[in-house]
Amino acid sequence: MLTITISRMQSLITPTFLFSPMSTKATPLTSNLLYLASKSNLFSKTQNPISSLPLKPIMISLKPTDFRIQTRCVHSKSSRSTSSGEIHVIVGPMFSGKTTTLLRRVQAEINDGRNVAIIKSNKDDRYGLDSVVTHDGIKLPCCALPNLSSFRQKFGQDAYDQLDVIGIDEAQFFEDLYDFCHDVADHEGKTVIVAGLDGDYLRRSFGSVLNIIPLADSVTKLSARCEICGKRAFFTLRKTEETQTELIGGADVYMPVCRQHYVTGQVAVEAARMVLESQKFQCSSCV
Ligand SMILES: Nc1ncnc2c1ncn2[C@@H]1O[C@H](COP(=O)(O)OP(=O)(O)O)[C@@H](O)[C@H]1O
Ligand SMILES: Cc1cn([C@H]2C[C@H](O)[C@@H](COP(=O)(O)O)O2)c(=O)[nH]c1=O
Ligand SMILES: [Zn+2]
Repeated sequence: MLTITISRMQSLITPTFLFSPMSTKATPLTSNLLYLASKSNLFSKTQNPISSLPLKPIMISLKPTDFRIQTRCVHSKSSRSTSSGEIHVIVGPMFSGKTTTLLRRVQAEINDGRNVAIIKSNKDDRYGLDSVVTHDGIKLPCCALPNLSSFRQKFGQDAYDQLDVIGIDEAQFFEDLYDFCHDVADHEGKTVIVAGLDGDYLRRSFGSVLNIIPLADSVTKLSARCEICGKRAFFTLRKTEETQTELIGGADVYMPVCRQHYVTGQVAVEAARMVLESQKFQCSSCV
């Protein structure tokens, strides 16, 4: 059962069952990692909280290979640009563990001695702009940018040339995602690990995330837990009346839901939205 709350800019739906309470505790992995994790291995495998995180179920793995690339013995720009790059895509609804999976994979690359940088969209400023942070507070430093084409200059050409792996979070917000992944993997021999929403709150394709699937070595679709019934959740329900595609928010605005509760939830939200709309046209003395 869904409870409808009619209140502008407020959550329209209150879940009757919260599957997974959010921890408010931030767990920084390191204090001195700035964009580039060097081969000196800043993270100890034993100290890393990412490696002990529970894995979310993987629904689709088109190419179920280990994403880790073979160790390359040379790291010069020329060898990198002639070696084969890779693209790995992680999608799913909100709260499904996309960022957690991205950070875990990035950590594995660092442990293998590769140079890694993480980029996120500067549109998502929920946790500040200097870190990628999961819903349960795990974080790694990142570079927050308006677009991916500005990354090379912002990062510095020399440092960029040393990069083996680029992680991208909130990929749905990058309009130049396709061109960037294409260039970096095909022509620069780097590995790109992309995490983002495949669908928006109306289950429409979101940004360019689905466009890069034909370019990808692997695609992993994660599921969350439906906040209403606890079953696997593949969709993100927006609980508020806003209708723009891009609306930054967390559990205050969105909830992961199964198919059944997406459909009933949408009906409830739409009904609440219509009540709010009709109230807009009422004379203030009649209300
Ligand atoms: N409704 C929820 N509200 C807040 N946190 C949640 C909720 N459901 C799950 N979580 C937590 O969020 C974690 C996943 O966070 P994250 O990796 O940031 O997901 P994503 O990037 O897919 O949004 C889960 O492991 C769980 O601990
Ligand atoms: C469904 C949906 C989401 N967003 C926003 C909300 C958040 O800021 C991010 C997704 O973050 P997460 O790491 O996947 O939890 O995207 C949006 O703008 N529009 C939508 O329809
Ligand atoms: Zn459900």
